[in-house]
Amino acid sequence: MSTIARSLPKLCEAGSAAAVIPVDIAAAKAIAAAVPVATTQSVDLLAANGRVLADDVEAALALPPFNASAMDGYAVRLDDLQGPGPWRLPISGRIAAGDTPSRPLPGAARILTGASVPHGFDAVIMQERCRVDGAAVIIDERPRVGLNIRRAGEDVGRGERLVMAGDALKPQHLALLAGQGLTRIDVFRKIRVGLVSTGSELREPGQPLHPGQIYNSNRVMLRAGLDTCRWAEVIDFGIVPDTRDAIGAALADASARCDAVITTGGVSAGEEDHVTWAVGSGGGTLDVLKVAMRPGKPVKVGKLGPALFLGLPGNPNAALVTFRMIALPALRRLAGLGRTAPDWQTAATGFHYAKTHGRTEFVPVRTDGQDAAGLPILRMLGRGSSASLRSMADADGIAMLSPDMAAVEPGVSVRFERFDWR
Ligand SMILES: Nc1nc2c(c(=O)[nH]1)N[C@H]1C(S)=C(S)[C@@H](COP(=O)(O)OP(=O)(O)OC[C@H]3O[C@@H](n4cnc5c(N)ncnc54)[C@H](O)[C@@H]3O)O[C@H]1N2
Ligand code: MOO
Repeated sequence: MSTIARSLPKLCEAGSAAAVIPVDIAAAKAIAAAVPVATTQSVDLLAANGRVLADDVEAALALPPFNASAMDGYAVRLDDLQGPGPWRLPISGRIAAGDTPSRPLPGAARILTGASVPHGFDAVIMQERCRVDGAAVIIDERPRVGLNIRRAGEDVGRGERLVMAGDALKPQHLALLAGQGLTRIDVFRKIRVGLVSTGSELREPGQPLHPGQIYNSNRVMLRAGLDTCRWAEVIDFGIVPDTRDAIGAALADASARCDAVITTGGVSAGEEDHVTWAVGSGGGTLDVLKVAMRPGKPVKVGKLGPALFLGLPGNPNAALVTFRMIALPALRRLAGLGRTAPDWQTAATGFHYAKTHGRTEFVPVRTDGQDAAGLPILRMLGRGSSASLRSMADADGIAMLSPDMAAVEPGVSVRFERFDWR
């Protein structure tokens, strides 16, 4: 681990002495620097949507809780269907969902979907497969035992594990937990993520733009992205100008109030790039200084007090790629999620691209049809400029071109991550 000390400002500014590390190692170091939150809270079932489950949940209730009819039809006993058919059985009652008959029902019973099948009946014949004649039902075909009956416990057995600690709860998990009658769920508290947009050239949308200035696009991109992560809340420190004092003060404030601090800009080699210096002067440490990736080479990862520090490059495409490949996995771990890695799919290149051997390159892509093996074919957008807002806005996701690749030809299998922000 390299400690960035106040006494080494030259090293911090240029970062020139830092080793360049592969992107998977950089992501692993970021994940390792993230200490998962331990505090839990009990929330309403609906409020648990997207939150990280704190403890395994086991089924206290078998599902279905009783033998239930899967069809509208007639419940029968196979013992009543002796000898050759057809068979004629008197209809002795009617059972709708929620009913529990108070008397024995000999012969057949009219039964509706979801109704409890009384003890003794061993099949339900759907109404399209039999005929009603007055107060009797005529059955032509002998059913098998259990036909159209959902057995008690066939979906969920008592004591089965339903969801695991570290799962991000999806709507269908909530349905499963609702099926258990649960109203409150223990989840990890939300992590607080501080966002700092460094850059004296930046203005917020709505403000007048003077020559040499640009609008802050990283802030809204990262905020909107993090807003979809229901396990995180953002504390926005706005735009901070490129001075050591301003950045130092913003980082001190952010690290005192947040579990993770994300900066954009100010991490490369120029004399206005003060973020690395400010981390060191605030007593922080950096584990990752340069990564063999494009875009995103100057990304920084470390600790700032107890907070995880993630210094992303200012170029929007570089900020997006480093956020998804390095920052998001670390934030997921911080939030207590079991799954931290990007959700990779395999796809086939549908483009030519001259890439630099020895580094990982990430390019914005759109899917366009399938190859003969059924893999999605990727079209590359733009020329891979790290400053491009347009190409990533048009993209379905990011393709990873591995370090061993040089000239990329169509038809090569690559990893592809769709933009999905949780
Ligand atoms: N001499 C060197 N120069 C640069 C190097 C290098 O190694 N040596 N690396 C280049 C690479 S790669 C990148 S990426 C950038 C990263 O620069 P910084 O993170 O220090 O970012 P800035 O210089 O502050 O800004 C870069 C670029 O992005 C624009 N920007 C910044 N913040 C925002 C924002 N919130 N929204 C929209 N756009 C933003 C900024 O205006 C600059 O155009 O450094 C290269 N240089
Ligand atoms: O890391 Mo930079 O984005 O390659 O230009």
